[in-house]
Amino acid sequence: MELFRGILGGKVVKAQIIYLTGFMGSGKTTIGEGLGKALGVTVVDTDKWIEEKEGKAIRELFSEKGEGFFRDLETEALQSISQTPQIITTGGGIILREDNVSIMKEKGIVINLKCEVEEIFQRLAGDQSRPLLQNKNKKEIETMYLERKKHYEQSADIIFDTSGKSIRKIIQELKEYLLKN
Ligand SMILES: Nc1ncnc2c1ncn2[C@@H]1O[C@H](COP(=O)(O)OP(=O)(O)O)[C@@H](O)[C@H]1O
Ligand SMILES: O=C(O)C1=C[C@@H](OP(=O)(O)O)[C@@H](O)[C@H](O)C1
Ligand SMILES: [Mg+2]
Repeated sequence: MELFRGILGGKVVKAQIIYLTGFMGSGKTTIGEGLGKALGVTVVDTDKWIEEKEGKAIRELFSEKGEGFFRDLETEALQSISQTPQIITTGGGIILREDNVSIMKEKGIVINLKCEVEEIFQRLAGDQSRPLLQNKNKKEIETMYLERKKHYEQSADIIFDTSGKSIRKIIQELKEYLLKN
């Protein structure tokens, strides 16, 4: 069963894997889970895959082993997760490595969940699970957001704006989009 069959960049594309990308707080994990239920397909979150493999929380992995160690595991996750059809929800930094983008493009299609930075701040207020947001002020987070923006845009097959939309509405719209494609 294909999760997507449509025309992208002038070409007919069929895909059994959908990758959700986007900045921290864009809703990848939440939307992916709901969309998987709505479509009846498996969902794998690369962060959860890594946490299970290592038996540690992302926060601990960053502080004990460093970001590079975590990034290597992200690539390993993308290479290893093979069940289809499925939705793979990624960590916000997955697009930082070109190799990761190549794997995603080769194996499936990439949907970027976009969200205005002000809304990200609201969604993640008080969050302590994301090491890269700790000890950073709004300005610094916004700088990271702007630096990454082009990576999300360049690596995406489809950009879906979630700003101002409820979780339910986003899942519904994505489901309808995928069913008609
Ligand atoms: N459309 C939305 N509206 C309001 N809150 C949202 C929305 N999408 C996600 N959230 C909330 O934002 C937080 C981060 O969502 P999450 O799925 O973990 O994002 P990501 O995996 O992209 O970092 C969660 O508390 C989630 O419930
Ligand atoms: O953007 C990033 O570099 C990260 C995003 C996180 O996932 P979410 O995007 O699901 O928060 C997690 O992978 C880690 O904390 C690093
Ligand atoms: Mg997530």
